[in-house]
Amino acid sequence: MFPTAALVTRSAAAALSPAQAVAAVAQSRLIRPCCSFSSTSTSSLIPTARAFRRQQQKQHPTRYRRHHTMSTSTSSPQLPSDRRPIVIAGPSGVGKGTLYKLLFERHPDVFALSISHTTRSPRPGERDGVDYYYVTKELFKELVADDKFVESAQFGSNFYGTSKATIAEQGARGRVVVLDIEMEGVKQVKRSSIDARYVFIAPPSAEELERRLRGRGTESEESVRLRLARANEELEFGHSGAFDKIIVNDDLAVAIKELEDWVYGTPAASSES
Ligand SMILES: Nc1ncnc2c1ncn2[C@@H]1O[C@H](COP(=O)(O)OP(=O)(O)OP(=O)(O)O)[C@@H](O)[C@H]1O
Repeated sequence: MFPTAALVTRSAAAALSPAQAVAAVAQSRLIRPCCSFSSTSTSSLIPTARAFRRQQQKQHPTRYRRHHTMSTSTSSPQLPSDRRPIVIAGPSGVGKGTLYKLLFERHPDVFALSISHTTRSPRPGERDGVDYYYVTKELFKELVADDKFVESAQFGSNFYGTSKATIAEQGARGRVVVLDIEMEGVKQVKRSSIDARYVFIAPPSAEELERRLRGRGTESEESVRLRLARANEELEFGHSGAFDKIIVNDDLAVAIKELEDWVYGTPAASSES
C-alpha cells in the first residue's frame, strides 16, 4: 500500500499558505516574477491522479489494460540495479507526485519517499513519522548545527529538512529513497556527500502547467500565482544541466514509462529528453 507520507511532499510545502509564501518571498527571495507564464485564469477541470487514470482507462481501454496489468503483476520487489536515492524535482503542479505514486504502485516495496522534518504543527490527520517528523525550532536548529540534514529550508516561519539519518534508514531497509524537493533543496543535496541521481519533470507548456495547478483545486489564487512565478526559475534550473534526466510529463502513460525506464536503467534511460 502506498504510504500516506507520499501525500505530503516537500515541494508542495514550498508554497504554503499565501501569507507564508509571501513571507518566503521576503525572506529567501526564492520567488521572482517572470514574464512567460501567464496568470490568466482558466476554468479547466483537471482530474486527480485516480480520476485521471479512470479517464484514461475510458479513453484508451487497450493501452490502459496493458498498463494496469503491468502494475499489478509484480510478485516480488524488482529492485533497480542503481540503488542511489532519486531526487525528483520540477515546478509545482507538473505531476511529480502523480508520477512517483504510480512508480510506487507499479513496484511495491521497492521505493520509500523520504520523510522530512518540520517545525510546523501537524495538520488534522497527519501523523508524526508518517507525514513528517515534527520537531521544535530549537531541536531543528540543533540538528542543523550538528550537520544532520542533507538539505533544509525555511518557508514562512517554519523550517523543513531532510535528515541524513532518514535517507540512511530507508536505504538500510533495502528501499530506494525518493526525495521530492524543490530547487534550493536540490542544490543543497548536490553540494552534500549524498550520491544521488536527479530527474527533472517538465510541463509540456506553461498553459498546461497552469491548467493542472488550477484543476487540482488545492491552491488559492495567490498560491497559484506564486507557484507559476516560481516555475520559470525552476524550469531554467531544470535545463541548466543539473539533472541526469528530464522528462516532459505530457501523456502520463508515456511519462511514467520514461521514468520507469530511467530508474531501472533500461535502454530508453540513456537518451536524454
Ligand atoms: N500527464 C498529466 N496529464 C494531465 N494531468 C496530469 C498529468 N500528470 C499529473 N496531472 C494532474 O496535475 C495535477 C498536479 O499533479 P501533482 O499534484 O502530481 O503535481 P506535483 O508536481 O506533485 O505538485 P506539487 O509540487 O505542488 O506537489 C494533478 O491534478 C494531476 O492529476
